[in-house]
Amino acid sequence: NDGSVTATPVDAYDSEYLCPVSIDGQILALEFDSGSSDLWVFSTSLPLSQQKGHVIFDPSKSKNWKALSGYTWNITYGDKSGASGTVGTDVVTVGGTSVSGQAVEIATQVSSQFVSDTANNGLLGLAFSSINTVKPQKQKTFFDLAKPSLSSPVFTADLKHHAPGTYDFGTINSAKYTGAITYTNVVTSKGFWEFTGSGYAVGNGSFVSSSIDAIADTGTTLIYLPDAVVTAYYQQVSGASYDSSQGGYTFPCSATLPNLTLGIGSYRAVVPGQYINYSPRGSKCFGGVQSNTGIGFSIYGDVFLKSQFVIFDGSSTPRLGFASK
Ligand SMILES: O=C(CNCCc1c[nH]c2ccccc12)Nc1scc(-c2ccccc2)c1C(=O)NCc1ccccc1
Repeated sequence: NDGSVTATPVDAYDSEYLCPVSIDGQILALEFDSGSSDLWVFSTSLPLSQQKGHVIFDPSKSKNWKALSGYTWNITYGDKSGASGTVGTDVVTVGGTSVSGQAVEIATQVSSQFVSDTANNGLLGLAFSSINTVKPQKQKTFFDLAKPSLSSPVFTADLKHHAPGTYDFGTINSAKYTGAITYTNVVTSKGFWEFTGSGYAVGNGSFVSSSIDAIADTGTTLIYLPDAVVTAYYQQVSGASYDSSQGGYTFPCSATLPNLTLGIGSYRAVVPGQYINYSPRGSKCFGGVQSNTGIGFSIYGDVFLKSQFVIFDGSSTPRLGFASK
């Protein structure tokens, strides 16, 4: 039972995309996150102050809810945000794809970033189940549980700039991309959709071949790259500078931003310069390309992913596919 669901940008900056998910009939807007593997939701077990403004899942109203007694979860993301709580299973439906026995992680505590982000009622993890945080037994992701019932073991992301896009489960819709799909092998040892980029070019400059260890991460907004790439990029932006008070590169909002080409094998993925003007911050604008220092690898987040049609191929040898659109 293949499925398709709309992914709607939560704000004018495409800082995250939310999708309607049904948990036994209760519909919550969740962020689909290929950079983590927990499906967690705002719940009636949260303090009322943390529930405020959110759509709340109430397990007591679900006929198919089965509590997993003694099971807990606790996740912290790189930006120090996070959440924790208890676990049960329920029927989870995304578009036409329905899964029973899905571990639904009930939040009993969420960090302030999530409390204030009132459009976001939780995350649906789409990385590998090896990094699920449930104890004493890690749980499977929605994609892992859905796979056997899909026409093919894939999901695709067609995120868009300042417009709703789609996630599809089970099929690769050839109407959504142009040209050939370039596949690249994935390393799953860290639990991410991790691959090696082949280099970069700034604007119309020449392509620089270099291996870039990166993950395809729908749950991270921006692109985080090695300093060599980031400095080469902003050298082409007049008035750009690293602003430690803003925690990254900023530039005059009137600046014309060059495209950024990122190589994947012989494929050249072009991120339009305008996608790299992320948002106004102070009197300047904050860049959609930032340094990966402190992360340990590069992150190809939404700013990159929305320029491409992306196939997450969960077959026995997982791989990522990229195509223009
Ligand atoms: O965690 C995810 C995907 N889920 C994000 C869910 C989420 C985390 N705050 C959210 C806030 C709203 C909605 C979703 C989320 N990806 C990865 S892999 C490595 C790092 C990392 C490791 C060390 C240092 C930095 C990143 C991250 C990371 O923290 N990204 C988020 C971020 C990255 C940079 C800046 C801010 C956030």
